[in-house]
Amino acid sequence: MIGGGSWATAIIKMLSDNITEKELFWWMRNTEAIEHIKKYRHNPNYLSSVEIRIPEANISDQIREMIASADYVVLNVPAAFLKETLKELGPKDLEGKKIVSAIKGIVPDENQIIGEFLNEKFGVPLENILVISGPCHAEEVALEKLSYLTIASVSTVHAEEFAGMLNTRYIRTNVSDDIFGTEYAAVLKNIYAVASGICHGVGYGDNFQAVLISNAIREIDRFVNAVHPISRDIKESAYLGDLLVTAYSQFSRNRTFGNMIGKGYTVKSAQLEMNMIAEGYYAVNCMHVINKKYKVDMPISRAVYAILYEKHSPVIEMKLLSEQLN
Ligand SMILES: NC(=O)C1=CN([C@@H]2O[C@H](COP(=O)(O)OP(=O)(O)OC[C@H]3O[C@@H](n4cnc5c(N)ncnc54)[C@H](OP(=O)(O)O)[C@@H]3O)[C@@H](O)[C@H]2O)C=CC1
Ligand SMILES: O=C(CO)COP(=O)(O)O
Repeated sequence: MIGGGSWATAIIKMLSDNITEKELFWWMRNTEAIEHIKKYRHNPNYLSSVEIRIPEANISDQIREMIASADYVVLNVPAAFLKETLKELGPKDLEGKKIVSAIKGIVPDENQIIGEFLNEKFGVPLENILVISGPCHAEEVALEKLSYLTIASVSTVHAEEFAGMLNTRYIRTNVSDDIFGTEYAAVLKNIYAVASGICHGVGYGDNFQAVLISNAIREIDRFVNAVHPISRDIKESAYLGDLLVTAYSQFSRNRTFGNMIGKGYTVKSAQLEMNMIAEGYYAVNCMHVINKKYKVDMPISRAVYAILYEKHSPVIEMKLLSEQLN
């Protein structure tokens, strides 16, 4: 597991509670947190109620050492920090390994989803790339609330093998071969959750929220079909389900961030107050660039971009947006 945040801690819990035999190795950058986990068996900063049952020697800030004997490498840092995290690694380090992206974001500057980035920059073959998606907040995993995940890969064998390592009393899994669609949908729903938070912050109610989200799923559908036109049901939980949970849940980082923006916080002060990362903030900038190629009609994404990057007023931008929705 590469990453020490909430989602990494939640997936470590699933993998530990699952009964398939396996050995876990965990890399994180924060050496104080590593010492704390070794001593007290809990991550001090994220999901601190979760008990960690990994041998001390298998938790380290030495990334090459941690991945050396792994068959599956789960990337689980916010996309904005992925390049920095992998900086000392090259294609040889990942050769022959299955790389699982638990990240719901786009690599800044490269403007690539994680699968494309791994394939292009590290030469990881598509059949060795997996994506964890679906509506699932780390906080609910810690509480063992029933949750469903979708494991996507062009290799059904790999997807099923990895899914088999996550299933527990509270986790159900299904597999998909739509790696591009699930990744893009997971990125986009973060932008719409930011929009949902902004609307709430400026004073719109549940009625408007429902219209916003019905338009958001159509935006996702249009975009993923433009990028990767295959037959898919956008109402499945990896697409619509993830949009709904992120747009409505009290646990959503993206919605919380948007809500603060709607209430008048600056981007900096909202980020400082959160201590967690809202991927939608970075993603909307990358999507703005990516969509110059595809030219998909995305009024909600455009409005969020205007508010966050062009400093437009949330009140005025949402008013203008409301006139385009139906
Ligand atoms: N949380 C959730 O419920 C879910 C999250 N995801 C996805 O998982 C991925 C990881 O997010 P999540 O676990 O939620 O993150 P959190 O918001 O819980 O934690 C933030 C993480 O980012 C790291 N970080 C912060 N600043 C920097 C920096 N400047 N350089 C390097 N690392 C930094 C933190 O490391 P440190 O502690 O050392 O500061 C920490 O690991 C994201 O793509 C997210 O969309 C997907 C599904 C569910
Ligand atoms: O992807 C998620 C839930 O499926 C997490 O969303 P947030 O980052 O907004 O909390």
